[in-house]
Amino acid sequence: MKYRQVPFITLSEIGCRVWITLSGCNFNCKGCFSNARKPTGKPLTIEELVKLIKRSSQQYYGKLPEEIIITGGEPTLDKDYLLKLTSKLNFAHIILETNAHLLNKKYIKKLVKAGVKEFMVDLKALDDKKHKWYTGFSNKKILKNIKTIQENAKLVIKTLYIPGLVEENEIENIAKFIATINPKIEYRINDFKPMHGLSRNPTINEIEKAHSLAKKHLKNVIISRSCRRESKPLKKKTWITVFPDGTLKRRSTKDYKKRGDS
Ligand SMILES: C[S@@+](CC[C@H](N)C(=O)[O-])C[C@H]1O[C@@H](n2cnc3c(N)ncnc32)[C@H](O)[C@@H]1O
Ligand code: SF4
Repeated sequence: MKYRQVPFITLSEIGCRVWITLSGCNFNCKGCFSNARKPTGKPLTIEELVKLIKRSSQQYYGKLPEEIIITGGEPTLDKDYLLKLTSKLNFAHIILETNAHLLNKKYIKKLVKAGVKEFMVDLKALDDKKHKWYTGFSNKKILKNIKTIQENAKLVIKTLYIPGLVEENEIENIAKFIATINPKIEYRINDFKPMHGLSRNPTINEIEKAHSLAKKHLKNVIISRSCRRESKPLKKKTWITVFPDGTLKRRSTKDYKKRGDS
């Protein structure tokens, strides 16, 4: 495909980072907060998207981005587009945020060769029944891909604590699974923001319990907030959202809380 629909890119006030959101997704997660899971935004060629990223970054940081996070929706939906995009952006540390379902060994290796330095895989559940219920798909391919990624690049695994579905026992089981691959893999537990009438916010105690259980098996477990990479939560943070026509919107943590997503 020559184009992908891009609703916006985002720049953070901290660090020299750019998030690229590619819309459309192969999953239909019952609690997904992202509007980008459906095709939305302007169709952009790779050249147009790279130009937008370079121009916005020069404008706000005064230089090219140091870190680029490619997310969605699901960024791997068009393999060819993602591969070419990566090869044009490999002046930065490229991170791929993915559900890892559409990957395979050959393609993972190609992505690494093209410049992806880090994969952030969102493992929704280890129990395949839960996984199928939440996403509509089995996790078998994802578990296999996680092993391949670990052999080829930096890997971070994330899970949402979803009260009533993915709780402390499930998170401990995921940690045990990760430990069979490598107990040093970074594992992030994120809090679910209730969406589409599903579940509620987990309490701090629930998340901390899950954290301490996961810590029994892994060396590097972090309680974090999805979409944020800081190890300590920040009181206030501003993002600049740049739309494909060049217009922008400043958003702070407060606005995000109001919308219900992070
Ligand atoms: C929107 S997804 C896009 C990338 C990719 N499709 C994935 O699932 O990782 C980015 C992150 O948003 C998180 N997310 C989605 N819905 C959420 C919700 N209701 N509360 C908190 N995080 C959520 C996902 O768990 C994932 O880590
Ligand atoms: S895979 Fe990611 S973007 Fe797609 S529906 Fe699930 S959380 Fe949303």
